[in-house]
Amino acid sequence: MPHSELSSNRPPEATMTEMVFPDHTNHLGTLFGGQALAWMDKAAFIAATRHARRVVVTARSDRVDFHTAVPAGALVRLTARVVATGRSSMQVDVEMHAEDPLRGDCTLATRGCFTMVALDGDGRPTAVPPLDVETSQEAREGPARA
Ligand SMILES: CCCCCCCCCCCCCCCC(=O)SCCNC(=O)CCNC(=O)[C@H](O)C(C)(C)COP(=O)(O)OP(=O)(O)OC[C@H]1O[C@@H](n2cnc3c(N)ncnc32)[C@H](O)[C@@H]1OP(=O)(O)O
Repeated sequence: MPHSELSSNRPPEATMTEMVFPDHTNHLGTLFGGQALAWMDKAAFIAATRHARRVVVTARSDRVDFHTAVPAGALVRLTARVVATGRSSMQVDVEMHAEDPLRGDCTLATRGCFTMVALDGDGRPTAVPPLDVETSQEAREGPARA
C-alpha cells in the first residue's frame, strides 16, 4: 500500500522552517505580523490539502495571538494540524516557534486557527474526509512523539 498520511491515521500535519530576513521585518526590526500570517496560512493550506487532497481556500483566520516578537536572523518553525472537520471545512491550528540559530532556544511566538474549505472542480465547497475523534484529540494535544 502506498504511504499516505490518511492511511496512517495520524492527524494531517505540515511543518515548515523559514528564516527571518531583513525584508520580512517591520519598523522595529522584528518579524512583520503580515509576514507571519502569510507563513501560517501557507502551513494551514498544506495541512488541509494533505487531509482533503482537494484544492482548498482560506475562509477564516481566527484569534491569532502574537506572544513574542521575533528578531531578524531567527529561524521560525511552523506546525499546522487539522484538528476538526465539518462537511467541507477544516479547522487548522497553527503554531509558530522562533528559534535562535546559535543558542537553539525555542519559544512559542504566534498561534492561530484557520478555517480552510475544500473546493470541487467547479469551485464549489465539497465534502472532506471526517477526522475521527481520537485523531482529532491527538491533533489538539500536539504531534505524536516517536
Ligand atoms: C492542489 C493544488 C496545489 C496548488 C499549488 C499552489 C500553491 C500555492 C501556495 C498556497 C499558499 C497558501 C494559500 C492559502 C489559501 C489562499 O490564499 S485562498 C485565498 C483567500 N480565500 C479566498 O479567496 C476564499 C474566498 N471565499 C470563498 O471562496 C467562499 O466564501 C468559500 C470559503 C469557498 C465558502 O463558500 P460559500 O459559498 O459561502 O460556501 P458555504 O456552502 O456557505 O460554506 C461552505 C463551508 O465553508 C464554511 N465557511 C464559509 N465561510 C466561512 C467563514 N467566513 N468562516 C468560517 N467558515 C466558513 C461553512 O461553515 C461551510 O462549512 P461546512 O459546513 O461545509 O464544513
